[in-house]
Amino acid sequence: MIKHYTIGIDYGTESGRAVLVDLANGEEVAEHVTPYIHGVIDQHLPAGGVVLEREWALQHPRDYIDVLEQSVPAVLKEAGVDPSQVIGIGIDFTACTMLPVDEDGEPLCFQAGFANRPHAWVKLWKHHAAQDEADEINRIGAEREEAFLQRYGGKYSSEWMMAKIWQVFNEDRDMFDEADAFLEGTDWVTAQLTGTIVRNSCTAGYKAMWHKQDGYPDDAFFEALHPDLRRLTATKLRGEIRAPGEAAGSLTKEMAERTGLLPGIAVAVGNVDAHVSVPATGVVTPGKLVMAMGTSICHLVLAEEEKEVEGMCGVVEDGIVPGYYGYEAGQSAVGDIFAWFMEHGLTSDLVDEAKQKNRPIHALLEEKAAAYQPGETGLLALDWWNGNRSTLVDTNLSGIIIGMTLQTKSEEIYRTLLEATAFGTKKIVEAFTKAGVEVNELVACGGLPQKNNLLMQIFADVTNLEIKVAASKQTPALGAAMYASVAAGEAAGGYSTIFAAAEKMARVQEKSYKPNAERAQVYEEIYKEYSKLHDYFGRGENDVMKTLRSVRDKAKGGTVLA
Ligand SMILES: Nc1ncnc2c1ncn2[C@@H]1O[C@H](COP(=O)(O)OP(=O)(O)O)[C@@H](O)[C@H]1O
Ligand SMILES: O=C(CO)[C@H](O)[C@H](O)COP(=O)(O)O
Repeated sequence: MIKHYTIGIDYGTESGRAVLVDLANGEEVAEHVTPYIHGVIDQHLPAGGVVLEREWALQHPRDYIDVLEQSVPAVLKEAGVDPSQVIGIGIDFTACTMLPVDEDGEPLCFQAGFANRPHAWVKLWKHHAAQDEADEINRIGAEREEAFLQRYGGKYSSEWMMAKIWQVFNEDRDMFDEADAFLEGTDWVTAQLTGTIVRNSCTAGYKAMWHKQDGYPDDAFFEALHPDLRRLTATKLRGEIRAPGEAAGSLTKEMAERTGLLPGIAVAVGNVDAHVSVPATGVVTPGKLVMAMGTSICHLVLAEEEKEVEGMCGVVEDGIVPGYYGYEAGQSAVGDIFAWFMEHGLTSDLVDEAKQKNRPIHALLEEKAAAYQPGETGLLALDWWNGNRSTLVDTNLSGIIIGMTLQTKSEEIYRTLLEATAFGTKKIVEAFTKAGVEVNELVACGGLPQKNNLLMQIFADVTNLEIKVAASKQTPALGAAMYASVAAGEAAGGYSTIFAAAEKMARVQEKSYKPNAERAQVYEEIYKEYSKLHDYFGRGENDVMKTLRSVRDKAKGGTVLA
């Protein structure tokens, strides 16, 4: 019998990763990573010269094309399969990662005249410079009692589409006017494969205020933001919206030549890294919270009903798998906090010891931090190094460590940061369960579960929940490949539904992390203190974090918060 395969590509923050997957059993036959040459652009624009302000995070669309041209031929070659056996391709992306394009769908930053205009570039999900716009959206939305606000947990984030578009409008009106459309990165890359722009309901719903029954908010809402924004959704956000699992089109002849695939194969509708991971861990029913753990964490859970959950990122009908309401919440920095610590928090003796022992510093720190019992460091941190995405939805909050003494060691701080991220997740689990969205089990995927056992055990102890771990090392890419198999359909050798694909292609590891009752009890005590700090600094009782930020910006001559 002829074997059939699909290719899934996961567009992450630093790189794009392709996997070629056997549809019979989900085996990842080959994988290839293409790092983005330009990485995250947060200092100055690629052509040099223009220096970016704080909180900016851009990307170069050329890097996305490199992934197609390098990783697709590489997986085909490594697997040694005939291209005729590959029946579909699908991608997932970080989100909201968005860009302005011209009438031909070309990114504005590709035009020589606009290369020095920051607003012509791709704004990455963690671009946090649109907080003023988000605050205004929330104020006006609340005043007008807009229905979308409740679907975003009461607050729309500065990371999402409308805040980012409004920032372009406010700060570079020319670029706003030049833009024929604003697209999610996932839709732009998918359009490169098919030659036509099709939007996806996942990013439209979770990031751009779109609702399956009601569509976008009325023109009157956008008019209330600014009269010239009145027709925004009918103009720069126009376009057909299709659900995950549908085909966006088929592969063009040109892209077939550039990738080594056959023209005409199915191209799945674009998707989001975290959301596409859910069926790839085998989760297609309510009650299991999937954590996509990497630079950040996205938390996703399915439910039969639409509920209001404090500070969630969004709830979208059919947003994750058809037939369920998909809920998303998140922490804006997790692995990134540990990366910060590696860069700025290490003592020279630790660096020397790692060198001497020829061990990665993370591994050495993990070993040292694992020697402590919960509470033994005497430290507690708030995990807001990149603001708070859920449940407070405020990118102007910042991190804090309490309990430092002259005896505090690097590894104690490291352990405290791991614990803080687990407390952040516990807050999110609590918000879901309080609102009546059931969470009985955690399922982890992404890079972190493969990198740090201590982190995973701390998450289990802090949440007091068992954590299963996805078997795939490239869960989002596997999910994208699964959706590609559904877009290709049963007749072509794929699957008729994502449920059928999940049954055959997804699995979790045998090993799971079980909570330890004693440790969980100590963490319960510390969590009470975390919650006090969380409310004190996060709910307006003490706005010191915002005051300091304002003073800092004034001192640097940047934007001052109102
Ligand atoms: N041993 C480790 N322990 C904890 N965090 C780690 C370790 N090694 C790398 N990291 C963090 O993992 C993150 C990358 O996660 P990964 O899932 O691979 O990427 P992405 O989020 O871009 O998909 C980085 O933020 C990095 O700091
Ligand atoms: O918000 C998102 C999904 O809704 C982002 O895609 C996500 O936070 C980026 O994650 P990472 O870099 O950790 O893969």
